[in-house]
Amino acid sequence: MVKIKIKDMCFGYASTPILENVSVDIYGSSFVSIVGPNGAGKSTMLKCINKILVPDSGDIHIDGYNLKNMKRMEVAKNIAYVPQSSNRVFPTTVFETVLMGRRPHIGWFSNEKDIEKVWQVLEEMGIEDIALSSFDELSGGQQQKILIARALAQDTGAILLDEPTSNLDIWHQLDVMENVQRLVKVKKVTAIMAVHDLNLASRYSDQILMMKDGKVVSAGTPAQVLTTENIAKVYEVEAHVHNYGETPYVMPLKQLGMRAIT
Ligand SMILES: Nc1ncnc2c1ncn2[C@@H]1O[C@H](COP(=O)(O)OP(=O)(O)OP(=O)(O)O)[C@@H](O)[C@H]1O
Repeated sequence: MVKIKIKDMCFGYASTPILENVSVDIYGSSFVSIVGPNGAGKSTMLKCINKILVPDSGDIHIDGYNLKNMKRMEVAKNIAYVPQSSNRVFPTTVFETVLMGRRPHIGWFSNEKDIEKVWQVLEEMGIEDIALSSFDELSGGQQQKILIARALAQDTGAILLDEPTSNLDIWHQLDVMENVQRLVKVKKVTAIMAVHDLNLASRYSDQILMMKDGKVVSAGTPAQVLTTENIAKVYEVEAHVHNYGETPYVMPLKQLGMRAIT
């Protein structure tokens, strides 16, 4: 479990400002979803929390330590990162790919404990049968699962996931969400996930951050954030929101205006 405190964070690519004065507190083991339109800054925010990108101003504290004073390897011992799926090529077996997750702890040399950890993660995710398959020959859904397993092998208190359900069928979407939820509930890990599907975010998250144009527009429980007003303001879409207890179900109805392609 890792506490993440972001205060007045700003970030821009070259001279273009992207994130503007983002302040967020994430305490304890919780499942946090970041939602928002294309280009809102979700991936950029995850990359700043993981020190892949360095904010121009503001502070990020991880368990009280300022990220500015932490080396990348130290960050990797606390926070694992599952990047947005791409056509990445790993000319390795599934086992070797997951073993890469141990690198922040072991450098290049693995020992018996690392091998055990990898088998444990493969078993927990039900993918031990494909341990010796070549990563490149797996389907997109299977590859996504292996990338999550690689992050789990890192054995960190927090995990960041960038749209891990995109390109997955509904069975695999639920599988990813259930695995992350188990991690949060059983292993007390803090999970932060960028996700487009508002209903997956609603059902599984403890907290949702809704972003637009590099700012957090709304933060709170799914019922607090997923309102017709917020959806209209942020997505320019009229939606019907039906509340099943504390879990809103969002049905998008129609676009409210023209939007530039972002
Ligand atoms: N490497 C880069 N160089 C310059 N601009 C970038 C770079 N990466 C992202 N951007 C810009 O930063 C803004 C935020 O992008 P980001 O990928 O963080 O958004 P996002 O909310 O994750 O979007 P999506 O939902 O489409 O993945 C966009 O305007 C994007 O064009």
